[in-house]
Amino acid sequence: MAVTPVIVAIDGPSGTGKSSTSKAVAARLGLGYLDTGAQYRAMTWWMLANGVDVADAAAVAAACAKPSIVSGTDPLAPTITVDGTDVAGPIRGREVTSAVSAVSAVPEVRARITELQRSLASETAAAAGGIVVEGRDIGTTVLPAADVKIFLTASPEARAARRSAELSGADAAGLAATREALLKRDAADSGRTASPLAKAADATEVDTTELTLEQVIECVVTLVEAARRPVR
Ligand SMILES: Nc1ncnc2c1ncn2[C@@H]1O[C@H](COP(=O)(O)OP(=O)(O)O)[C@@H](O)[C@H]1O
Ligand SMILES: Nc1ccn([C@@H]2O[C@H](COP(=O)(O)OP(=O)(O)O)[C@@H](O)[C@H]2O)c(=O)n1
Repeated sequence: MAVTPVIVAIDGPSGTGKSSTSKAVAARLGLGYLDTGAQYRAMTWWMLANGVDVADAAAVAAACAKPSIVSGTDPLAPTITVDGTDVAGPIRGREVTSAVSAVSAVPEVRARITELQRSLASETAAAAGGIVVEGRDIGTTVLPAADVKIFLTASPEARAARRSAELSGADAAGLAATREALLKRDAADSGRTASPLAKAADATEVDTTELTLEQVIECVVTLVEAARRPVR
């Protein structure tokens, strides 16, 4: 018996567990996976690498059609390239992290990346039986007809502790500085006009502060399995 492709949207602020949960759920259920934050980071990396002033929205808008951003949707080995260059490492650096909210607030950037996301989501969902897409505006704007919508939250303290445990070397920062940077990015992402970070009215909110990653994964897998409808 075949099942219809299932589209899963997972949104929320930084450090709530979107990437870890989405990859694990997709791997467990044999679905594709798309990290939309990585696409905004890749766009930002290209702007910085090409000397575009990220504070100049008109310059960012004028340039944003140029880079070719390609995402691999295997949850066990997700990839991201810009004009054929693997940027998976550099897009996680501090420079990109502090510039990404400005670039992603530009409507032309969002229009271009949203189009990429919609076509990749429908191709992958058809080929893999479904896809888990994570970001900030997936349930509200990119895929408003998603079968399952989850909005992850966690206290700023828990999120900062998780993030700062990941950072090392030149990117290492104290807990207080990490918390501050994270709250600043949340405020920018939630306060922008174009498709802000927001919970869709029909999303299920899961507060992960006191949950283990495994508990969050279980919760989402249960919701996805309940939404999958057999085709007769
Ligand atoms: N429920 C959880 N409890 C403890 N640590 C978690 C939990 N969920 C995620 N993490 C850890 O927190 C860090 C950030 O998670 P990530 O999935 O990258 O969040 P996001 O994609 O929302 O920014 C990772 O190191 C991850 O292993
Ligand atoms: N759907 C999305 C996903 C990310 N973003 C932007 O991209 C940035 C990086 O997203 P991310 O998911 O990699 O961030 P982390 O949660 O990993 O810190 C966010 O802070 C937003 O500015 C967005 O605007 N819309």
